[in-house]
Amino acid sequence: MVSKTFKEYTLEEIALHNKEGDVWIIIDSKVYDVSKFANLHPGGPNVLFADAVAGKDSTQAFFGLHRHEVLLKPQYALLQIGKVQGQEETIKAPQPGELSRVPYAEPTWLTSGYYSPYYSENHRKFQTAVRTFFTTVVQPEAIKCEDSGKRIPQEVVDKMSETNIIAMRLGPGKHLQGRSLMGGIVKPEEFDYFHESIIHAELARVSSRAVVDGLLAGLVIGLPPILNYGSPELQAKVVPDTLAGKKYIALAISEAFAGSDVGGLQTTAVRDGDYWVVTGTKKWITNGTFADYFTTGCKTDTGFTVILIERGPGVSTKQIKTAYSSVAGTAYVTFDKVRVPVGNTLGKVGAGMSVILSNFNHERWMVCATSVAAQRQIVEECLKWSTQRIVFGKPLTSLAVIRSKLAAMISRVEGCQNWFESITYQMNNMSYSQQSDKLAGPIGLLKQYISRSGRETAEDATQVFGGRALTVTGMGKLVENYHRTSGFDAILAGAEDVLGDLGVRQALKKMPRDTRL
Ligand code: HEM
Repeated sequence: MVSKTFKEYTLEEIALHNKEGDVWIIIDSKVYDVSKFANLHPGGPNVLFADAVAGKDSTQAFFGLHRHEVLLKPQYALLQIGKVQGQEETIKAPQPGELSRVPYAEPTWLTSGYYSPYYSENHRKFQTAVRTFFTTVVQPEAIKCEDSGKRIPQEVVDKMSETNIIAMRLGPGKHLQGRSLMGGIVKPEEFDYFHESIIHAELARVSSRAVVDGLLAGLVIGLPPILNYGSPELQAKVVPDTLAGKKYIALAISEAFAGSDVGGLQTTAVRDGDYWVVTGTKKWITNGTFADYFTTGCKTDTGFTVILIERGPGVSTKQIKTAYSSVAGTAYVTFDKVRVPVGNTLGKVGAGMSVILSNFNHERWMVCATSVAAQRQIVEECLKWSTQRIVFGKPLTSLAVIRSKLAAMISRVEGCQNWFESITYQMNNMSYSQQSDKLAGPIGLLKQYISRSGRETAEDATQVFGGRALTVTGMGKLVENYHRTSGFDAILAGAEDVLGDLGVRQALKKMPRDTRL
């Protein structure tokens, strides 16, 4: 792309344009004519006519009030008419795929000059491609969908399918065989949990918890039971279309009656020849509003059974209004005497518990991956804001109380990251049954630790940003979103306290009987 050459003006020339109807301002060496824009300015016209602003360099004032992205929007970029003679821009917009240079904004393995025992050059190459993809393809749409509450456009899902990001979100395994992963950067047999965690982390950087869930989180938890327990016929019908993003799937376990207490579920499936007849309701079903399939927990006469139900006669869904955007498609689902072929049973009748439990560790680990990355992004926001925000003539960072909050935030996210990587390394080296035996407890504790840390960081960040953290647009918009939604990580895939308790109970089971103080 050829960059436009701008006319150069001296500071004296610019200073002449300093009154209503004829106002120029300088921001980072660029000259903007805001004469006509003044009346449209969201912050009002008068602030642009102020003595310290009109015809002057307003860089510091501007960055105290606006995010850099404001100037990058085409409609505002057009206001630039020139540049200041002898000056060059000093504030650079991040390029797609680029790593942040703010300390602690990236994990150590992505920070220049640091080393990691876990990641290879292939992971780094993969990370660049995935970040570029999410920044250029997903993020622009994510911002729109977060606002509108509409589901992610099919074109985005199609592109995710072309790169096989959808399939990779399910982790390493047979389902990757024969697929070109991110244009062939990594071979299916070399794809490991660190590659997968990169996808979750980059997805989290779209900065909307609801979009993270709206982008097929239902598939990540609803499809594994079919991959692991579905008949070959059922797999042939469901797996290719869902991994291609042509059909959508949701996991439908929790109910208003029973939360996720599987023993108390009231959705029943009664045999009628070659069919189950399913009746009941499900609540909090992520992606449920647009799902074509529901991996559903049912009460049958011999216990809990998981059955795949296709949207059709008797199935209805309605949007639940949650604290986050409806882009996640959180639904209340009603099954009214739905006839489902017996061939859609997943696993053995009455053995549904093991079907559901089989994916819990992976699901919780996945929440950990997105949650740490989201937490880290808030650390970056706070470091940037407290450096650029001037109060009483000094940056916020000059206050010890702010630095103390930053110290706590940095330590928390680094603690979370390091524990997460250590568990991911174990996953890479353990068989499925070893993971179930040895990692259920640690993953439960890790998720509890990460979601608690996240909420503490959300609180600290809100204090650092002040009133700006309370508005959905403007400087603190990421902090506002995080503060409003970080609590979701403490609930989804297992409530924080329950998981902490699980971790301890697993440890107690392994306490040696022959040991004493
Ligand atoms: C090219 C120049 C400018 C553009 C395109 C611009 C654009 C905007 C936009 C889009 C907003 C909405 C806030 C957001 O969502 O981020 C805003 C708010 C505001 N702007 Fe500007 N602005 C410009 C220059 C300035 C200058 C030079 C000042 C004063 C020094 C200023 C003062 C404000 C104020 C006080 C607000 C309200 C901030 C708030 O609600 O927290 N703007 N501006």
